[in-house]
Amino acid sequence: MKVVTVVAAAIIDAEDQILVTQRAPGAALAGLWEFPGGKIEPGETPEAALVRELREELDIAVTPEALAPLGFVSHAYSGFHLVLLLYLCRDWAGTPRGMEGQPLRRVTIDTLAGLPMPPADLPLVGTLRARLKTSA
Ligand SMILES: Nc1nc2c([nH]c(=O)n2[C@@H]2O[C@H](COP(=O)(O)OP(=O)(O)OP(=O)(O)O)[C@@H](O)[C@H]2O)c(=O)[nH]1
Repeated sequence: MKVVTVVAAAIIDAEDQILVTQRAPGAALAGLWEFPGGKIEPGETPEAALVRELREELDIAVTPEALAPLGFVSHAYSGFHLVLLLYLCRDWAGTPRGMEGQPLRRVTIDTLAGLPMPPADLPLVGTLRARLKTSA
């Protein structure tokens, strides 16, 4: 079984709105909303990979110290097994924009729960909701 480790970020602003991006048409899981991030490259730490992905995808600067582990999922897709590490990020520099043309949205946790997301993400929405409640 091919195991793929992916890092992603719940980027949350001062109003507790969460930034999500839409997967491109034609790709796997097209049109679904997800947390920005991507695969870890060989020799990269998870935090360095996420800093790189956020720069590449959203043109924002994040430091590894601003990434707090939030939770993970281990999910069987057909053809590969995904380990998705989700970090929480409340501190970044720059204005997020879709560098690959991908649509962005800032949504409340209630709106997020109603958006179509990859199946692996569903438990993470619950984890995020619990975290936002305790930090309110
Ligand atoms: N970035 C991100 N990826 C996710 C999330 N949920 C989820 O299942 N994934 C999966 O994790 C993998 C992430 O990879 P990626 O964003 O670097 O992948 P990609 O589209 O370039 O994949 P590909 O090169 O295999 O086509 C994809 O298979 C994607 O479907 C999520 O919330 N964020």
